[in-house]
Amino acid sequence: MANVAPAVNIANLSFQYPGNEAPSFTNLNLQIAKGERFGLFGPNGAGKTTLMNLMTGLLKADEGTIALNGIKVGRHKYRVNRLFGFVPQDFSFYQELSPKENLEFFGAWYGLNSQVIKQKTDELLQVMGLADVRDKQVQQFSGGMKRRVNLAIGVIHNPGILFLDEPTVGVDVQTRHAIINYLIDLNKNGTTLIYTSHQLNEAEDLCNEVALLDDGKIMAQGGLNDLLKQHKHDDLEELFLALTGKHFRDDV
Ligand SMILES: Nc1ncnc2c1ncn2[C@@H]1O[C@H](COP(=O)(O)OP(=O)(O)OP(=O)(O)O)[C@@H](O)[C@H]1O
Repeated sequence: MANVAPAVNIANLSFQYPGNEAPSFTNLNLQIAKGERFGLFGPNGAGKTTLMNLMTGLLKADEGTIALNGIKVGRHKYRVNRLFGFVPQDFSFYQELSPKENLEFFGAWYGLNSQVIKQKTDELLQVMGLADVRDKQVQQFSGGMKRRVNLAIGVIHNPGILFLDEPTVGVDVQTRHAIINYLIDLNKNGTTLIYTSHQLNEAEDLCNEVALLDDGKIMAQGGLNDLLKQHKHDDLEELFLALTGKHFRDDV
C-alpha cells in the first residue's frame, strides 16, 4: 500500500517572534495522522496558539517545514487553504452581517458554487441551532451563538483537517455539548480534528490522541489512554499537572 501522508507533519520547526528574547520553538517535530481527534494542551503561554498559527500559515516558520496532507504550508497557499478549516479563538466573522450572510461570504471566499453554498448554509444553520435567527445581525447574539457561527464558518467547505483553538470558551453546557457532538460526527465522516482547550474534561470526551506542550517543547504525546496508563494517572488533569508542574505561567 502507498504511504499515506500524515494530516500534519512538522519537521525541525524553529520560530521566534521578532523582538522576543527567546525562540518559541527550536527544532520541534510533530506528526498527526489522518483521522485523529488530536488535542494540544499546555499551560498559558506554552505556545499552543503560536503553533496553530504556524500550522495554518498565519505565521511563517524561520526554519523547518510544516506539511498538511503532504503539501507544504506557505508554498501552495490556495491549495493548502482549501485543505483545512480554522476556528480561531477570536471571532472571525462580520458582526454586522447575519449568520446566513457570513456563511455565504465565506463559502464564496472558498470558491464554492452558489448551489453548494446554499445547501451548506441551510444545513449548518440547522445543525448549529441558528435557523430561526438566520437573518439577524450576529452582533446581537449571545457568546454561545457567536461560537456556533465561528464554527459553522470553519467547516463550510468540508475541510479534511479542522483546527480549533478553544472552540468552546465561554459557552454554556448546551452549546458545549452541541459543539463537541458535532465535532465527533465530523470526525466520523473523515475530518481530522486538531484542538486546543483548557477544558481537560471536555478534551477527554473529544480526543483520542494528545500532546502536552510546555515552554515550546512537547513533554508527552500519544494515545490518551496509553499516556494515562504509562504515567499512572486517572485523568488528563492529573497527568497535565504532573508533567507541567503547579506554578502559574503568567507572562510579564
Ligand atoms: N505577537 C506576539 N509577539 C510576541 N510574543 C508573542 C506574540 N504572541 C504570543 N507571544 C508569546 O509567545 C508565547 C506563547 O504564546 P501563545 O499565545 O502561543 O501561548 P498559548 O499556549 O496559546 O497560551 P494561552 O493558553 O494563554 O492561550 C507567550 O510567551 C506569548 O507572550
